Amino acid sequence: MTDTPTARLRIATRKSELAMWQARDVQQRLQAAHPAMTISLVPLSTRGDRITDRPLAAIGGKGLFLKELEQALLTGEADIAVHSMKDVPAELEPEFDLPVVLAGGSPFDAFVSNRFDSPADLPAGARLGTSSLRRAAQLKHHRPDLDVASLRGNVGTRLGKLDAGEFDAIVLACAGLERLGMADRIRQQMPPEVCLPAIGQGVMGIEIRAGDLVAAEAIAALNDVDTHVRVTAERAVNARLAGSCHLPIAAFAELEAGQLRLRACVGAPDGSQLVADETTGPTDQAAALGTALAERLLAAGADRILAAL
Ligand SMILES: NCc1[nH]cc(CCC(=O)O)c1CC(=O)O
Repeated sequence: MTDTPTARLRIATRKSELAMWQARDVQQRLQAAHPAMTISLVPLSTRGDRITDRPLAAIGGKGLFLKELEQALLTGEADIAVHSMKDVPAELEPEFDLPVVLAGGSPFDAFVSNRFDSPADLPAGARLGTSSLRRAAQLKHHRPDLDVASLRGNVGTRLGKLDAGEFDAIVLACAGLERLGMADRIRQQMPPEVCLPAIGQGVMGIEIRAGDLVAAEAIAALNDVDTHVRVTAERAVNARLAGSCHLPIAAFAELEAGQLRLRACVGAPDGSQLVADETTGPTDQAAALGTALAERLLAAGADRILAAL
């Protein structure tokens, strides 16, 4: 590994336990690549962290978990920002660039319960906690009888509410539970046919100031090319549909025998409608495949589902 002339690098991160784990992971990987560099964390709280009593979709606005971190990049308080790609809107402001995504954790959603093994195992009328419109739309579509209720807060808070008996089951990202050492809470890693993952789920990304070549060079070695291709395809779906991360939109890309397989769906949060489709094509067409799949979803009724929200 080569070293860069940068003497120090400051990493902006959210303060949640999961965000701190992710930022420390990036810090360690960068430190291994640049042993002489002084690398520190700048923990910040975002609007999305401060408002925990309302569903994310009701708070509205893009980049709820990003803005304060981006502000720190602009003021020079930090040099890079580490994000969950799931929380990054499809379009960044022109002041920023996101050149690096890391090889991901699990992209799948976790069914978590103290009494039941899977969604199929839940009795009629069971209370399922999730604040994600995407998860609600898909689970309600398969199981209209479920009582899907809002659940906010960080991973620990959500598990606490399950354990206190507020829900029969909850849905979380497998990646978050695995990173926090709580993989034993996963009762089922839900297959994409049951709950198609969020765009960028399980993937960490690194944002910098546009044109900051020093930061770009310092982080370049952490980029994973296959993950970049997959995330590019998934994010192109979002960009064509709406560009927001708090809508009932799912997209999941996989590399199969050198080809890119991309699945996506849009659903009404009450489960009454679900439009799903998939496509396969060459990896160098990732963005075009995503855009084309989104066009097909729109033509099949996703436009009306999204307009009705
Ligand atoms: N919405 C919060 C959020 N953002 C990223 C993750 C999980 C980690 C990841 O997707 O990389 C989570 C928690 C969850 O959905 O359970």
